[in-house]
Amino acid sequence: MTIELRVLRPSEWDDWFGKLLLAFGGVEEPQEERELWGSLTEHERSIGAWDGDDCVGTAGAFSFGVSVPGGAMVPAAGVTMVSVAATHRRRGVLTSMMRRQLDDVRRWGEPLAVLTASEPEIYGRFGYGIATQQMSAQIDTVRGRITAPQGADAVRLRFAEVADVAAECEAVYVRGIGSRPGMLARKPGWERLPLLDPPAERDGASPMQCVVAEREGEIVGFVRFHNKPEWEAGGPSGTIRLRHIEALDPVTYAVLWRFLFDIDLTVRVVVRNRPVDDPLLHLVNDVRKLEVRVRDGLFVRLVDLGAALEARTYRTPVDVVFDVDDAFCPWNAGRWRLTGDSKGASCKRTEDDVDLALSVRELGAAYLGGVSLAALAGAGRVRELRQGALAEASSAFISDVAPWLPHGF
Ligand SMILES: CC(=O)SCCNC(=O)CCNC(=O)[C@H](O)C(C)(C)COP(=O)(O)OP(=O)(O)OC[C@H]1O[C@@H](n2cnc3c(N)ncnc32)[C@H](O)[C@@H]1OP(=O)(O)O
Repeated sequence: MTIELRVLRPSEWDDWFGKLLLAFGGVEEPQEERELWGSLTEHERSIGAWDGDDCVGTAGAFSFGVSVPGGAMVPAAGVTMVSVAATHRRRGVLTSMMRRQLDDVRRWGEPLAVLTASEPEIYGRFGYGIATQQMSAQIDTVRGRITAPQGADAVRLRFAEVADVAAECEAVYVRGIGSRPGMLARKPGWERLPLLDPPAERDGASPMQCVVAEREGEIVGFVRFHNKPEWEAGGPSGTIRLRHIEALDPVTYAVLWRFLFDIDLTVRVVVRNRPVDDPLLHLVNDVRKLEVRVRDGLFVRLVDLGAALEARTYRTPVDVVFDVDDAFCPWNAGRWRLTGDSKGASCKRTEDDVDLALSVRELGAAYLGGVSLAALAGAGRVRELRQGALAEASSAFISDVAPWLPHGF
């Protein structure tokens, strides 16, 4: 079997995307969604694997900037739409696409590649580490309560048409990007993603509703949600499915959550993706009523290790020599001296004695400040060769704000 890898031609997109859907089970996407992905696909950064005339593999890469500790936006390839036909699996097609793609990303000069995984086990072998987590919750809003915060009277809530306030809501969202590692700067067009609301995916719930929070007539926060009314013998038991909540200040945030808790005829709020340090955890009267679960979010792969580690800042001063194992991208392998603090950093090749030994996967996991090197050492994935180096590096890498990816791609 000879499989040819080549850059996607725009005329091949329909077939290519169809094969991707087939690999995910063959369910057609709603037209609105398909069109959006079609317009967002960067053909020149996407590859197809071909067995003769048959497309048997797909892999794309969006152009993103990733927010990192210190607030910089680091250019990154957003790896996406990865699939191999069921007829061609476990013969190395994915491996060959990952090889080609990481070489491309290096050539494009992007220090990072990032992705979200269909299954977390797939990408570690290619040097990706789990760098962010996301929290889901199924909140009992009958027994759970939020008290009105001081200053709540200055915030006015009103229903608005989703489309009418889309630009103002996007502006509120964008203002938060630099302050939380893991969030993405994206090209124009992506603002349409959170507005997708295909009827086929509502499962008996309402079309997306939007409530905006205003201070002196200006939008400072919003929620978008679906309401799914249900009735049981004992009375109403509706569900609010929260899609988005954003606010520019803590009082507005609390007011919006309080609104969600208080919607008549509903007994729960379900939310799929919030940061693990969401203030909600501290706003409720009883944290157990949130029924929280945590799972993997954004995977990070350092493609240009030196440039990536220099692009972020460090919470406390650090001066350590890493010995890095990177079999898949050998240009990163070997010894690097990282020196840095909250103002900047340098990461250069060195022959000095090693302080910490680890693979590029651990550095990817720790990169956004959400996973501690000490915790990875606890799992045997980082080895300390100079006493004190682990504590020094671990506290330097950690971020005060948990890194988070608010949406898929
Ligand atoms: C960023 C994203 O787009 S995530 C979406 C990923 N796509 C999907 O989940 C769609 C359904 N699945 C598929 O299309 C395919 O099974 C893929 C893409 C996951 C794997 O493609 P393949 O061509 O079979 O992978 P390949 O043969 O290169 O396997 C490489 C290695 O990964 C392992 N591997 C592959 N898939 C998986 C998996 N789902 N879970 C665990 N290990 C896996 C293989 O066993 C192999 O291991 P080895 O190197 O120790 O032998």
